[in-house]
Amino acid sequence: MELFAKMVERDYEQVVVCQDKTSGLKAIIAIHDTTLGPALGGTRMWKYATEEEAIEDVLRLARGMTYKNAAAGLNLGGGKAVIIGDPRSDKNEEMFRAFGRYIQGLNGRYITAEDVGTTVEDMDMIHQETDYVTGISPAFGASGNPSPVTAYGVYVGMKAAAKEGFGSEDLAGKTIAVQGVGNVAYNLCKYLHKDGAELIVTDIHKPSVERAVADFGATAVDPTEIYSIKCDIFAPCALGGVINDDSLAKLKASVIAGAANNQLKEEKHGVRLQEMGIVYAPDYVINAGGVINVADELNGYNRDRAFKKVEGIYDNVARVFEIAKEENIPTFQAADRMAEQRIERVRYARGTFLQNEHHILSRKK
Ligand SMILES: NC(=O)C1=CN([C@@H]2O[C@H](COP(=O)(O)OP(=O)(O)OC[C@H]3O[C@@H](n4cnc5c(N)ncnc54)[C@H](O)[C@@H]3O)[C@@H](O)[C@H]2O)C=CC1
Ligand SMILES: CC(C)CC(=O)C(=O)O
Repeated sequence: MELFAKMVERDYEQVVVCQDKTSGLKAIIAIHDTTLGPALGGTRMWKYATEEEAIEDVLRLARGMTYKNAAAGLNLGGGKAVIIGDPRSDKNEEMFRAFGRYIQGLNGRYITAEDVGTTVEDMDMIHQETDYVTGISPAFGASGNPSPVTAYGVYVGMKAAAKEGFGSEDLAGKTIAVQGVGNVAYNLCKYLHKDGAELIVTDIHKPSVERAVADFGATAVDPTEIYSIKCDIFAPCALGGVINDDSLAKLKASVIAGAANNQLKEEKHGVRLQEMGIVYAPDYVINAGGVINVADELNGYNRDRAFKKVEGIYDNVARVFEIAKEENIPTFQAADRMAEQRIERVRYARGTFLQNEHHILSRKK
C-alpha cells in the first residue's frame, strides 16, 4: 500500500503507528483534519485479517469523524484509532496503558473514546496515562458508555427520515430490519419497540439476537437474509460497506437509517440510492449522538445539555434532505457539502492573526 499517496488523496494530516511488544499492542492512530479543533474519535479493536485492512479502516473512519464532528456543530476535528486484536481475548491493562501513553504523546491533537470492541473500562485504563480520553466512567464525573446516546440520536434521526419517506415521523406499525444488535442497536430497539414498531433483527453473535427476540418480540433472521426482508426501514447497525452492489439488488426498504459508520461501500452506491428513490439518512449525521455526548465531557459533562444537542440530530437530518432536494444531489453529498461548508467558514473566520505562546511577539515579553 502506498500510504503517502492515500494520505495525500484525501488530505490526512498524520498517521501514527504504535507498538508495544510486552503487551502485544499494535495500534494505528489516524488524524484526518484539525481545522475545527483537536481530532476526536473512538478506538476500534478488531481482528483485522491484514495490516492493510486495519489501515484502510482507520483512514476511512478518521475522515468520517471530520465530517461527523463538523456536521454536528462541534469544534472538533476528525481522527480515529484501531487496535489490531481480538477484543474478546487479547486485551490487557498494559496494552491500554501503553496506548494511552502514545495518545498523551500527541499532546491533545487526538482525543479518544469507545468504538466497536472497546468499553468504558478500556477508556478508564487509557485514562491512567492521559487526559485525552472521553467516555470514561461516570465516577470521574464523565459521560460513560456513549452507545445509548448514539442510539437515541439514531432514533430521532430515523423519525426525520420516516417523515421524509412516509410523510409521518410515527414509527408505530413500521417494519424495521436491524442489522447487528450490539451496544447501539439494542438500545435503539428499545425505543422502536416502545413506539410500536415491528422489529426484524440479525447478528452474527447468537446471544445478542436471542436477547432482542426475548426483550422486544423481534423476529430473528439469518445475517444473509436481512437485505432481502420485506420492511419499511433498514437500519444498518453493524459494520461498514453494507450498502453495495449486492445488497442494493436485494433491498426492499424505502428508508435507510442506522448507526453503522461508513455504510456506503463506495460513493456510487449513494448515487444509486437517490436513483432508486430510497431515503438515505447519511451515517455520520444520524449517528453523531455518541460523539456529541463524549465531547460534552470537555466542558465538564452535563447530561441534559448533551441530550438537548443530540435532539438536534432530527433537524440536521431534515436539513440534509432539504439540501439534497434543493440541489438535486444524493443525500450523502448534501451532508458532505454541509460539513465542508462549515469547515471552510471556520477556517476563514480563524484566518486572522492571533498571538500564541510560540509566536515571536510572545517570546519578546
Ligand atoms: N457505540 C457508539 O456510540 C457508536 C457506534 N457507531 C457505529 O455503530 C456500529 C455499531 O456499534 P456498536 O453497537 O457500538 O458495536 P457492537 O460491536 O456493540 O455491535 C455491533 C454488532 O454487529 C454484529 N455484527 C458484526 N458483523 C455483522 C454482520 N455481518 N451481520 C450481522 N451482525 C454483525 C456484532 O456481532 C455486534 O453484535 C459500528 O459501525 C460503530 O462504528 C457509530 C457512532 C457511535
Ligand atoms: C463512539 C463515539 C464516542 C465516537 C466515534 O468514534 C464515532 O462516532 O464513531
